[in-house]
Amino acid sequence: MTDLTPREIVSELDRFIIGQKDAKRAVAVALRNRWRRKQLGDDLREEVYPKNILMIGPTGVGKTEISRRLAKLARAPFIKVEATKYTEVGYVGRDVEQIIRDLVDAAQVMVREGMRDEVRAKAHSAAEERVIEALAGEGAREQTREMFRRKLRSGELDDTMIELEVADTSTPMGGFEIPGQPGMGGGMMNLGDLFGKAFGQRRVRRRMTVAASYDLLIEEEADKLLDAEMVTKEALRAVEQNGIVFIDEIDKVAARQDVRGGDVSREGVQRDLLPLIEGTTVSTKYGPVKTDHILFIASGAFHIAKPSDLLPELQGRLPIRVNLRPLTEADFVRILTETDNALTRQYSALMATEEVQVSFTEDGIAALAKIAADVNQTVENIGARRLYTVMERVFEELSFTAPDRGGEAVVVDAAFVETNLGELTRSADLSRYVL
Ligand SMILES: Nc1ncnc2c1ncn2[C@@H]1O[C@H](COP(=O)(O)OP(=O)(O)OP(=O)(O)O)[C@@H](O)[C@H]1O
Repeated sequence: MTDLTPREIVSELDRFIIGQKDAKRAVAVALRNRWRRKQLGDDLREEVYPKNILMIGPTGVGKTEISRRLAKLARAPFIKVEATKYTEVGYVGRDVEQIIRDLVDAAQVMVREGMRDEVRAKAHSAAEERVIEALAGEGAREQTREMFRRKLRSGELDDTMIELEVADTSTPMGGFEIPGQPGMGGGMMNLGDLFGKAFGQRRVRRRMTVAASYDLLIEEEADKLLDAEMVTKEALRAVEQNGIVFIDEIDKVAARQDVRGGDVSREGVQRDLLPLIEGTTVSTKYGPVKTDHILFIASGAFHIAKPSDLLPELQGRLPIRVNLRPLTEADFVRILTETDNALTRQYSALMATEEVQVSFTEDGIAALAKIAADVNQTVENIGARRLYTVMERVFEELSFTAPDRGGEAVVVDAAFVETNLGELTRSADLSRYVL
């Protein structure tokens, strides 16, 4: 949960998303409302429901990005689903409740990652205390302990041998890697640990250096703190209180009744989604989840269908409407240069790993933005996504040859862009396939 003000939230979003002020403000207020709700007394708090949002705008203009960044900022569990998925052939009451189950899974990963960092610091100090006890002896005076603590932190005692009682991890099966868990005892977890836990841990005394004891102890201490049950409980709480569900292409299931060939299953999808948004209890393998306070952000282009074509109940549940505007050539220039994760920054950093120094001139950026905007106009408007294909193409040659060009400096100016892209952009047929 974040206590950032709406203004601060918008300014954080500004680091990654250009323009779209209204949408940023709407999500910032939605997030702040959660914080406000938490300040309320118990009885009133239960009465306050989130004001869900309907984002209206063409593809690739930042709808998902704003929502995803918001979730990250709030450390909120987040999931994106396509409403149309539920109209596909084979949809026989496809379980929209699965959305909530998937959200719980996402929350588990998020919570565990967060806890691991927290736990690491705590585990470190718990490990330190155990080493000090081994050095100073049980029941040593605080002064003595403090002296050892100082020496320990300065590394003076690294080679000192100590004897510690640790979990017996000797097992014929050895250890196995847990991917994505570096830094916790070198990413190794011993099967003995698992079985030891289940069957009552055997303890053994072992001699080792202070330096070597650390990894072992931190692993033991972290294990104690990272309790699976606690992770699950926290994940369920995070989903209920902070979860964000992003439903894309809601306009595609909003066909009007009188439209010929309008698919009946579309209204079905809206009917299925309704209880989730209105608040229901979904059972998951970890326990029941109440959806009442989950924030729903629905989005769509609404080129043909209009928000008023949605079921009235659904319209009522998506009271905040924001329009996102199509991106212009000027926006592309800013997207290429101003955001923290700007593609120009990414490509420069990638090439730097090959010792090739890439820089962009103003006219180079202008040329890239113009090409993206032109192709969007002539072929199909896919918004900022066009920048990805344009950049990939302009760098194709350099990406391939970079390992042989270490030490070179490459300037991406208008001429460079013309050399690598000029031909393509002059033919709508070609750019349809390549850009
Ligand atoms: N206004 C913007 N500023 C910076 N980057 C943007 C902006 N709009 C889109 N992008 C980038 O373009 C890509 C696609 O954007 P996004 O996923 O938000 O599209 P969308 O509007 O949700 O479209 P769709 O409804 O088709 O999913 C993302 O990588 C995003 O970073």
